Amino acid sequence: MKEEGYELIIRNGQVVLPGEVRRLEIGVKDGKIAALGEALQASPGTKILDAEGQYVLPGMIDMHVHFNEPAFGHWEGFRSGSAALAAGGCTCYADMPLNGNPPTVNLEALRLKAEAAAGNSAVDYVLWGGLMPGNLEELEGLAAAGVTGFKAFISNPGGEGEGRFREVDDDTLYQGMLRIAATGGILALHAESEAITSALGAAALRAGRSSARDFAASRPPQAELEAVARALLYSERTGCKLHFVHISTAAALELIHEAKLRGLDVTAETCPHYLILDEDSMETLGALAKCAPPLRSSSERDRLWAALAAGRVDLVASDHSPCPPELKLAPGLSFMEAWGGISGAQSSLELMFHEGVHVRGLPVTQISALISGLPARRFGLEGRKGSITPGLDADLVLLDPDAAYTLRAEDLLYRHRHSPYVGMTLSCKVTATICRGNVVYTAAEGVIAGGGGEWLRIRHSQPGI
Ligand SMILES: NC(=O)NC(NC(N)=O)C(=O)[O-]
Ligand SMILES: [Zn+2]
Ligand SMILES: [Zn+2]
Repeated sequence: MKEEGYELIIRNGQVVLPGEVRRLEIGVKDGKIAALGEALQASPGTKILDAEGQYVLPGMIDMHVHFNEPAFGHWEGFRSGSAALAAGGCTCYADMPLNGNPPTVNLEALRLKAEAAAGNSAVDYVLWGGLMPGNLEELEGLAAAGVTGFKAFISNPGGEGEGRFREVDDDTLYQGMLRIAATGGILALHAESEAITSALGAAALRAGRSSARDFAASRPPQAELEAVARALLYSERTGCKLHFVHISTAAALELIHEAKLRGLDVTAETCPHYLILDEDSMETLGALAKCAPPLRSSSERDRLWAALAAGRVDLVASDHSPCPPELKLAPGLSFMEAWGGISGAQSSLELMFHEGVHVRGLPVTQISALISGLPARRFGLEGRKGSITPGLDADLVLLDPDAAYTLRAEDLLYRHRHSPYVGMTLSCKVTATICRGNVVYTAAEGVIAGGGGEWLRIRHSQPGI
C-alpha cells in the first residue's frame, strides 16, 4: 500500500458495522477500506465526504437482476440497469442467465454476456450461468470460467423464440445438481411447480378468467411449497448447495429452515416486492405489479416479515426483471398475458430501510446484513465485499434516514421508467454510492463515470474434479 495517505475520508457518519452502528471515520486507500478511526489524518489530495446525520452502509449486493443483454438490451441493459443500481446504493450485482438471447448456458454465450457488460457497468458484478435441458455438458466449463453459480427454473420462464431459456425436467435437475455439486458450485432455483402452474393457468384461460386475482390463483402457495420440497429432496440426494430465489411464503421458508437444521446447505432469498406490496397492489397497479411467484395476501406479507425478523430469510434481492412498457400496459392486454417481472432494483435499499427499519422497527444492522453481508458470504465475495472492514473493497453507501421523498418516474434510471413504486413516499434516500473507492453516484450529480465496474469471477472449490 502507498504511504501518502487516504484518497477519501468519510467523516461524521453513523457507520453500520456487522452487529453494531458506530460514529466513526472511514479512510479509503487504493480502493480499499484502509482504516476505521476517530480522527483520521487527511493529506492534501484527500477527498472528504461529510456524512453528518447519515448512515454509512456497505453497498448492497443484489444477487438477482435480469439485464437481458445480448439481444434484449431494449428491455434493460448493463448501462442503464447498473446506473439505476448505483443510484439505489448497490455496488455489486449478479446478472441472471435469462432473458437475453442466447441465454448464458454455454461458454460462447458467457463470452457474449461478458462482452455486453464490459465497460458498461457503473458498479461491480458477477454472472450466473444457467442449467436447462441439453446443457449438462457445459456446466464444468462455465464453473471454471467463473460464473457465480447456476440458475434453473422449475416452472416455465416465459419468453419466446429459438434458443430461449427453458425450465428443467426432473432428470435434468437431478443430473445437473450432481454435476454442480462436483464443482463445489451452487444452484439457484425458481421454485414453482410447472405441473400445478401450467394446469391452473390453462384452466383459467379456458374459462376466460384472466384478471390479476385469476393469475394469482393459478400460482398458489402450494405450487411454491411443492417445488421447494422436491428440490430439497434432490439437494439431500446429490449434496448440491441450493439457493431458493424469490421465496414468497412463510411456509416455504419454514420448510427450508427445517432442511438447514437437518444439515442441508440451503439458503432462501425474498424480494422487496413480497415485503412491501400485496395482491391488492396487483389490482391497483395492474401488470406493473405482476411477477412470479405472485404477490400474496397482506397477512402472508406480515408472516414473511415475521419470518425475516426471526432469521428465516438469508438475503434480500430485487429480482429486477423489466420489459418495455407495452408488454405490460398495452390497451387490451389482460393481466394473464402481460409480462411477469417487477422493475424495482433502484429502490431496494431504500424500501428495506423505509419499511424494515422505519415502519417495522428492525435493527439497521439486520437489514444491512440481508442486503450486503449475507449475500457476500453465500456467494464467495466474503473477504472482498459485503461489510465495512479494513482490507475489503471500499463499497459504501450514504443513506439519509430523514430525507423523505416521493419517487417520480423521472427519478428512475432504468431503460424504461416504470415501476410499481412510483408515487410512493419513502422515508430515506441514498445520497452517495462508492464502488472500490470511486464515488459513482451522488444525489446532486447523478451517476458519475458509468463504466468502471468489473466482472468478479468466482473461484469454486472443486473437490470432485
Ligand atoms: N423470465 C423472467 O425474468 N422471470 C422473472 N419473472 C418474475 N419473477 O416474475 C423471474 O425471475 O422469475
Ligand atoms: Zn424467477
Ligand atoms: Zn428473476
